[in-house]
Amino acid sequence: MINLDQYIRDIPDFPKKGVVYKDISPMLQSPEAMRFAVKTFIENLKGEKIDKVIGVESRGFFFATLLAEKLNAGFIPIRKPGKLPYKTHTEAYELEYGTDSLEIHQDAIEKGEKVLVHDDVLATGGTALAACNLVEKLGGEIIQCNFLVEIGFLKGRDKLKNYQVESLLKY
Ligand SMILES: O=P(O)(O)OC[C@H]1O[C@H](OP(=O)(O)OP(=O)(O)O)[C@H](O)[C@@H]1O
Ligand SMILES: Nc1ncnc2[nH]cnc12
Repeated sequence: MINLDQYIRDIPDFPKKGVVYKDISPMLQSPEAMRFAVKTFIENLKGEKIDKVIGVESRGFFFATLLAEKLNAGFIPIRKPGKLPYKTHTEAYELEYGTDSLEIHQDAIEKGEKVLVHDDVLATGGTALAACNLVEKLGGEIIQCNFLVEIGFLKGRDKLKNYQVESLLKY
């Protein structure tokens, strides 16, 4: 049993004043912490079959690829605009500190495939909801959304009320 809280570093006023940024870099530097996080994510899926794991750019990529390998699933990046080379679908979203949009390759998911949506942090939930909308546009079935860190007071869970949400650490 590892206390993952010790691997999350608070950075006040980043990237702008008033935001306390949850930095997962210490976790990424610890193989033990990463292994424990992956094991816990897998346990939380309770044996559900997963065909595709979504990682949301950029910090969602790290654990999404580890999870995809463990689940014998494909990894699908959801990226910021203009980064994916093939035909895409786009979805706009709001962030705790700005607005942006996200894209997915049009052939990334087949109708009926079972999908796990992963990101490092759940804050307002705008990013994750946009990712879920993209998955559903392609006909994917979202089995769970999982996060390393959930910032409770920003109420991201409310935005994701139609989905099963799991986070390893809640602040
Ligand atoms: O729940 P929300 O309010 O939508 O915020 C959560 C998102 O914000 C961060 O990404 P960011 O856009 O900072 O990009 P990065 O991963 O490339 O650093 C984080 O990695 C999540 O994707
Ligand atoms: N406070 C925060 N820390 C890290 N990532 C974030 N994404 C949105 N809000 C964040």
